[in-house]
Amino acid sequence: MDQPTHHPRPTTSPAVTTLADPLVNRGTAFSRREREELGIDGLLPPAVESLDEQVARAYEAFHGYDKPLNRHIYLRQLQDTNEVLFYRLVTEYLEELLPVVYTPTVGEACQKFSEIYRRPRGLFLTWEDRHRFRDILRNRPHRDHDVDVIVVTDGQRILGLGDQGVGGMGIPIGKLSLYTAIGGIHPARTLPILLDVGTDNETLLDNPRYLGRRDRRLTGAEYDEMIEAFVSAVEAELPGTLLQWEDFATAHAHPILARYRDRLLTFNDDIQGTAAVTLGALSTAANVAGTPLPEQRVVILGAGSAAIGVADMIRTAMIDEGLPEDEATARFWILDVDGLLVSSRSELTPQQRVFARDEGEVADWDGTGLAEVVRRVEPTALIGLSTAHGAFTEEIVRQMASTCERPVVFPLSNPTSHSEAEPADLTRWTDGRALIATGSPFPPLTVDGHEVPVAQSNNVYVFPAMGLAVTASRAARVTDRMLVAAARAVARCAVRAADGDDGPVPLLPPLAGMRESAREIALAAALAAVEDGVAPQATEEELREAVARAQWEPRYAD
Ligand SMILES: NC(=O)C1=CN([C@@H]2O[C@H](COP(=O)(O)OP(=O)(O)OC[C@H]3O[C@@H](n4cnc5c(N)ncnc54)[C@H](O)[C@@H]3O)[C@@H](O)[C@H]2O)C=CC1
Ligand SMILES: CC(=O)C(=O)O
Ligand SMILES: [Mg+2]
Repeated sequence: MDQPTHHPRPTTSPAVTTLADPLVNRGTAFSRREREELGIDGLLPPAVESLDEQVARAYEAFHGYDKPLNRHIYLRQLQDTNEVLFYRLVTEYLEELLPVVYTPTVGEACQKFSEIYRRPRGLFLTWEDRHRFRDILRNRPHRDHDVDVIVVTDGQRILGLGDQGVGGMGIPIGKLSLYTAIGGIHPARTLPILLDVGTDNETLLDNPRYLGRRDRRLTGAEYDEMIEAFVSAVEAELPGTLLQWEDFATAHAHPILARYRDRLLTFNDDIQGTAAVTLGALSTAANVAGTPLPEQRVVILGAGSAAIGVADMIRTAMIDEGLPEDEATARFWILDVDGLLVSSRSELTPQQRVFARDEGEVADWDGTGLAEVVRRVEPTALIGLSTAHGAFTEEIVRQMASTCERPVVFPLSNPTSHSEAEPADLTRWTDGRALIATGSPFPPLTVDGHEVPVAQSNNVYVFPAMGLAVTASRAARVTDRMLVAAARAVARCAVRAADGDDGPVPLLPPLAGMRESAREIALAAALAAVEDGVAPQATEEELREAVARAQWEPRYAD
């Protein structure tokens, strides 16, 4: 009779732990001495590389993949293998790699999350575990570190792609990569979290590969209980951590922000981060156009969390610049899928109702669709946060350009497949007069013989800097004034970047200089935190130093 074979449970050698921990592993950069001391000699090929040589090899390997999704998978694997190398590569080639780590490719990575899933990163929390959230937070991979920033989503409105369920995890991972690459938050001190409250996406529910809970979304009191259990666990286990809400459906985004913004250090990136960068870009555009911000007539397509957040902050800035509140409110015309927000519409949320136009204004209009609104209103700025691809049509844009010398046109929906217009078309339809910013990256334009980058008005200009600001200043809350200060700093950085250049003024600072811009933006937000009394007293010089000190650089410690 055959003897049963006995396979003892394998024990993990310290060598394997070293090489498997992406925050410790240096791969081929371990020196011979380190290899001996760590007991890993023989486990690596003999060559010893410098970080620069590793970056060169990784960059070539990245280019060995043609499809953006495969490039994304390669970068994620690199991140899960050696974080210093990953961040060095991303910071060195930020402009080129941003679209792969972030929008648009991160959208596809969320849609295919279950198919491309490799290694664990971040925490997944479900309803069944709601009484154990604190214990699960203790399971985070680097529990000897405090956490500076959490990005959390429930996956319900991922970019303009709708409900991606557990696949939404791609967004917190991508956003936190940029917190580190741009803001300089130490990677061990970031924590992506996915609240799996189910999904209403039939395709996912029918997909045998789907890795999330195969249930419909929680709603009502249960949903609120889940969020409260999560926030309480964060407060208990990780007090003082910045909690960023990301890609929640509008129905949840506003109430969650209202409930928690005065209770802990928290903000909603889609509402507040988007608003700050858009105000920054609009301020620069208003200068270029010679039409001051309070004189802008703003039409916004989309009335979700992003659009209303943007309108609120621009309105605040107009009031700051001297316009009475009612006049500032009257400078906005906001449309959703059913047309212009007008006071007779009973289903408007309180946030939308602020901007509802008087019924009488539209009485003799030919409907309240975008084309008619643009014809009647003669806007100076047209902003898209609607997810409606191609909604800024040639007819609409030409109409706008016929009444406005320098039309500001910002198709901000993500990813690229949902953009309201293509910059090249906008330039052609307006004979190069349009002042353009998009949400996702687009190739540069040629205007008057100059090659001009297309400004990417994306909250990526704001959230990494906000993380740096609160970490450096030890702020306890995120206030509106901190966000407005960030917006103004974004605009200042753009103007400074253009200094001495005789080409068209860029509406936003260059992506390649994002780490430096992040320090300026963080300083402005940190100063506002001190002024608002939500951070300990400090001088500008002290804050500047604290911000510089807080920014982690990807290199191997000696
Ligand atoms: N550039 C950036 O930094 C950011 C861009 N966004 C983008 O903004 C878009 C909207 O985000 P949320 O406001 O959170 O979404 P949401 O789902 O809350 O809002 C979408 C709004 O657009 C309206 N809408 C949908 N289809 C429309 C159509 N065909 N015509 C007119 N209106 C239409 C809806 O009625 C709703 O008011 C997304 O594509 C998102 O990626 C969001 C945050 C940041
Ligand atoms: C950029 C971003 O946060 C969004 O599209 O949702
Ligand atoms: Mg978002």
